[in-house]
Amino acid sequence: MLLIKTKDYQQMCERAAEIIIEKVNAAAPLKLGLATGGTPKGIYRKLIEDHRNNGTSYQRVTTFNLDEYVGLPPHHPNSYHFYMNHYLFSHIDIPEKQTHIPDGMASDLEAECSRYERLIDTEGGIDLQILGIGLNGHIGFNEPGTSFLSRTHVVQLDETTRRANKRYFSSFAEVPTHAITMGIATIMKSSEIILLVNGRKKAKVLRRLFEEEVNEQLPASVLKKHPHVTIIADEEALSSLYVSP
Ligand SMILES: N[C@@H]1[C@@H](O)[C@H](O)[C@@H](COP(=O)(O)O)O[C@@H]1O
Repeated sequence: MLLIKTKDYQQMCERAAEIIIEKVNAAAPLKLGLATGGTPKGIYRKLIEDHRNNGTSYQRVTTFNLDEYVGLPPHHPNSYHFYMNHYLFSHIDIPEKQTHIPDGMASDLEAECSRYERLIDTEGGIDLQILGIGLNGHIGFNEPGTSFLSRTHVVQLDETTRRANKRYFSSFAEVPTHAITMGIATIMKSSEIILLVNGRKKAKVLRRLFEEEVNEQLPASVLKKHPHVTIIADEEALSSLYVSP
């Protein structure tokens, strides 16, 4: 794992956006895995800024989101469909048919999971996956204890995750109890992965990631087995670690 240390959140977003933009502008079409949550918002702002100022085009980019809540329709302001349109897709020139997010409203959720997993494979897999990390070490919505062999599946969300995400809802009861998420094996199939970690509240989990052996109780620890992972972390997130000068 390569570690890029940044001064703050802004710099973390700039570095990540630079890497993404370089791949978007490369000769080959790009299949990009995207994340939601608070962490990537600043990156999406940078991508939009660059699209407006430098004309970077997303016509040959296909995106796959990591996850979606079960039971929230796409127009619901807390759905990840809404989030992606609001924070990125509606501001860039990506064709809608090239943006993919699991359908949390599907009547047959198991069939939806298989369809999504197949779609990623049919499209030839993800070239670059962007990841955030949950306070309990989850990636996507793969909570502690999830098998490293898991593919896209329905999960019951941990209470800690529902509490962490409550800030986006008017009450805890409104936070969905289930979600569809790419599995850990799905994420690990990506050719390259960038993990973003910022803020003091993530310091503890980042320290665990560096110190613990690979284990299913810390889902993000699986990334140590991937050949091409870059962690971009800011000073606050790195504050519990000894960082050599
Ligand atoms: N499903 C998402 C994850 O994909 C995200 O990486 C994580 C961290 O969220 P945040 O960036 O808001 O800290 O939790 C959410 O529950």
